[in-house]
Amino acid sequence: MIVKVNNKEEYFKYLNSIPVAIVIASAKTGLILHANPKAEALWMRSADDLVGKPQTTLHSDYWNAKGRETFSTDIAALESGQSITHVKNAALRSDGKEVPIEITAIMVEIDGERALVGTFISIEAREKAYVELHERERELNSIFENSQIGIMYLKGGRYLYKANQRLADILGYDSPEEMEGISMEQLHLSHERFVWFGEHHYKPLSNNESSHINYELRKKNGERVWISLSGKAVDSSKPADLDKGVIWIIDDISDYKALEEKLVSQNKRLENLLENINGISWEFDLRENRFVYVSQNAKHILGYEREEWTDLDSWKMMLHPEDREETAAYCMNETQKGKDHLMEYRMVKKDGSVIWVLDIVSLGRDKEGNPISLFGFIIDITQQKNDRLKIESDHEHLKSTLKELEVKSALLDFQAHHDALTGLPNRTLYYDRIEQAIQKAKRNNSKFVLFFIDLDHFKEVNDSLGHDIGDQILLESSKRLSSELRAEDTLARLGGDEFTVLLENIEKISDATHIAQKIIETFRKPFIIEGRTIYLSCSIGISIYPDDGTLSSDLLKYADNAMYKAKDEGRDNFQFYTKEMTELAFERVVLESNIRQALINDEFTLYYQPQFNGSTKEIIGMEALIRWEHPSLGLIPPSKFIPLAEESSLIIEIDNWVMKTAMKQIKEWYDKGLSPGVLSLNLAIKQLESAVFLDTLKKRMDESSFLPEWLKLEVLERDVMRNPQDNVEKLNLIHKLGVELALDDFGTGQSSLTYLKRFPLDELKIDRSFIKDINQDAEDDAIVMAIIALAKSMKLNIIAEGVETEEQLSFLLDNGCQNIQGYYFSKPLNAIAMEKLLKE
Ligand SMILES: Nc1nc2c(ncn2[C@@H]2O[C@H](COP(=O)(O)O[C@H]3[C@@H](O)[C@H](n4cnc5c(=O)[nH]c(N)nc54)O[C@@H]3COP(=O)(O)O)[C@@H](O)[C@H]2O)c(=O)[nH]1
Repeated sequence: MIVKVNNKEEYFKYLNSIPVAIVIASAKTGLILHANPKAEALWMRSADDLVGKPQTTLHSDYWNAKGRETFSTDIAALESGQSITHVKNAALRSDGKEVPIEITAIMVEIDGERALVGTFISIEAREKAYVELHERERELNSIFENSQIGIMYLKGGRYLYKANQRLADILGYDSPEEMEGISMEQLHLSHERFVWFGEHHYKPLSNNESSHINYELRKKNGERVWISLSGKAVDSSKPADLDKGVIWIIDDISDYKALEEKLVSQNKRLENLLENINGISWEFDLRENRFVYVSQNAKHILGYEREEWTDLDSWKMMLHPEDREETAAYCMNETQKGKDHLMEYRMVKKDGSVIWVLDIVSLGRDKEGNPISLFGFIIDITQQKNDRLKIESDHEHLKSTLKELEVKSALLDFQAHHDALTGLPNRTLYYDRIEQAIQKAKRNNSKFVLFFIDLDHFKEVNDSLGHDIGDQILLESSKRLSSELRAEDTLARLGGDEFTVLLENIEKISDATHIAQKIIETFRKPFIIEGRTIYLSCSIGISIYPDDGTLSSDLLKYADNAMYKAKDEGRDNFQFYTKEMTELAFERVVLESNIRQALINDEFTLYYQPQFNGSTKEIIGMEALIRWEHPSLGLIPPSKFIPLAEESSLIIEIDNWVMKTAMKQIKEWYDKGLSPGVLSLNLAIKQLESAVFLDTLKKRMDESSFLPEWLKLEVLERDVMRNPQDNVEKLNLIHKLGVELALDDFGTGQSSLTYLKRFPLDELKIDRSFIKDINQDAEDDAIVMAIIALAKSMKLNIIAEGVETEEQLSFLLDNGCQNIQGYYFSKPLNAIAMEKLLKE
C-alpha cells in the first residue's frame, strides 16, 4: 500500500527533523523535490542546490548505470507499495568523493503526486571496518601459513584441527592438510607419554596459563624430533573450555639439543681434563668476590683444601709475601682494563715451601662486555723458572764476557792497527788508508802526497841517552808532527824513528812543500827531555800519487828513497822522489844481497896494514882490513860496503869472518916463527852490543889457539860514546880476557872525559883527519899534541893513523907518538905480501 501525504510542507518539515538523510524525488520526472539537512550534509550540497535537479545527480555514472539494471523491477515493487531495502550504492559528494551508502526507498503520494522517498545511510565506517577485518584475517592467515614456527590448533579434544606448513615440515608431513584430524597420540613416542603429557601439560591449560616444554615427538616417518612446545587455551575464561581449542607453538630444537648434548659431553671431558691435568683451574666471581670453582688437584699441588679458596684475600694469603700486593694489584688492574693476562708469582704451599707458578687468567663477561668473572689456570713452573733464572744469569755472564771480549777485541784491533808508543796508526793501518786514498783519488781524478819522515841521528841519541829518553823524543815528535797537520791527514809511525804522512785533498804540490817545510822547522826547535836539551832534525822524502806511482807499496818505497836522498843531501831537508832515487835504492838492495852472496862465495879477503914503531921502524902489529874481490867489479874497498853492512846484521857476520880469518893467519905466522905483533881488529858497535860476542870471541881464540895478548880490538870513539854506561861493562869483560882495547878515530867522537877515564882502554888512535894537515893547520897540530898529552896523562898508548909523510912522522915522533900506521911505512898488504914483509 502506498502512503498518502496531504500536507507537503508539514511532511517535509517533519522529514527535516529525522536524523537520517532523506531525499524525495518525483516518480514522474525523477527531479528532486526535497532534501533534508542530513542529506545536505551527506552530499555536502544545500537543499536549494539539489531541489529541481534529477536524482541521478546524487550518484556517479557507475552507480546510475547499476541502478538502471534493476530499475524496472524496483519501480514495479515500489508501485505495488513494497519498499526496497539495503540497496548498496554510493553518494557522489560535491567534492567528487563517493561515500558508500545503503538505500531504503518507498513510494508515497504527496498531494496526489507520486514520489520516491529515499533514506540514505552512510555505511562508510562499516565498510572500512569490514575491509580492515578482512585484511587482518588475510594477514593472520598469511602469518599462520608462512610462520617459521610450527603452529597447531587442537579442537574438540586432542585432535589436530588446523596446522601450518612449518609444523608439517617439522613433523615430516607432506602438507598441513595431511595432518588435519589426526589424534595427538599419533605424535607421541608412546601411549604412556601421551597420557603423561595430557596430565602434565594439556589439562593444566584450562587454568588459562601457558605451558612450555622441550619435548620429543615422533615424526611421520617414525624418527624422533626434539621440539619446544608452548601451549595456550583459545577460550579465555577460567576454567577454559579446552574443547574450544588449544594453540600449540612448536619449534624444532634438534640442532640446539644436539649442540647441548655436545656441550654437555665437552663439559664433562673438560671437567675431567681440568681435574686430571697437572695444574689448578679456578673460576672467580667478581661480583660476589668468591671462588666458584677450584679443581681438586689444588690440594695435591698446594696442599690447600678446596674450601680454603674463598675470596680474593684467601688467594692473596697463599702468595709469597713479597709478591702478594704487587700481583693482586696487577691482576685487578688488568681486569679493570678488560684484559686477559698472565702472571708469574710465588705461592707458599701449605707445608711452607715456596713454588713459582704461572697463572693464565682470562675474563668472563656479561652481555655488555663487562668482566664478571675470572677463569684461571695455575701451573707449577718452579723448575722452568729456576732453569730460566740460571739461563738469565748465564746469559748475563755471557753478555759481560762478550762485552769484555768486544772491548778486548776492540783493543786488540786498535793495537793491531796502532803504534803502542804513540798511539798513531801503524804500518797496516797506514797502508789501508793509502789504499782508500787511491780509490778516492781514482774516483775524483785527484792527487795525494806521501811523506816518509826519518829523525836524523835518532839512533845516536837513543843509544847514548837511553831508550826512555828516546821514547819521549818519539812521543814529542809525534805531537809536533800532528800539530803541523790537518785533521784529515794521516800521520803514522812505521817503527823506530820512521814516521809517515798521508796528505789528501792537496790542491797544489807547493802545499806539500809548505807542510814539509813546517815539519822541518818544528824539528829544529830543541827537545827538552828530563832537563836535557836535545837538538834533532828530520829528513823527509815525498812521493805523489799518481805522478810517481799508483801502488801503495811503490808510493811508500819511493818516499823512502826520497828520504834517503834527503839524508845524503846532509839531512834536515826534504826531497821529492825522482826516478834516479829508485835506481840508487835498487843499487843498495842489490849490494846488500851481493854481500850475503859474497860471504857464501868466499869473495872477501883480508889485507893487513902494518903498524910500526916510528923510531925503531919495527913492526909492532897490524890492522886487518877487509876487501871484496868481486868476480866482475874487481877489488871493492870497505868504504863501499861496510856502512851498508853496519845498517844491518851483516856486519856481525862479516866481522866474525874477519876475526876467524885474521886469527888463523896471525897464528900461522907466529907458528912460522914470524913476529906479526898485535892484531888490530875493527869492532863494529853492533858486534859489541851483541849478547853472544864475548862467547864468540873466546870461541874464535880457542879455535885457533890465539893468545889474548896477540889481539887488540879497535872501537870507534863515536860508537862507544853513544851508550857509554853499557859499553863500559862490556869492554871491561873483554879486557879481562887479556885483550887490548883501542879507541879508533879518536878526536872525532866527542868523548866524555869521565867515561874515557872509566873505559878499560890501552890505546888511543889519532884520527887520520888530524894527521892529514899536520904542519899545515895549527889547530890540527894542537889537537894532535893535546891527544898525545891526554893519552900520556891517562897512561894510554898512542898511535897515529894515516901517516903519509916524513913531516907528519917527525911531528909525531917529536911530540911523543911512537906508534905509526900509514902509507908512509906501508899500505894495507895482502897476506902473501905481508908475510914477505915480516920475513924481511
Ligand atoms: N868493521 C870493520 N871495519 C873495517 C874493516 N876493514 C876496514 N874497515 C873500516 O873501513 C874503513 C875504510 O877502511 P880502508 O879502506 O881499509 O882504509 C883503512 C886504511 O887503508 C886507511 N889508511 C891507513 N893508512 C892510510 C894513509 O896513510 N892514508 C890514507 N888515505 N888511508 C890510510 O885507513 C883505514 C883504516 O882506518 P881505521 O880502521 O880507522 O884505522 C875504515 O874505517 C876501517 O876501519 C873490517 O874488517 N871490519
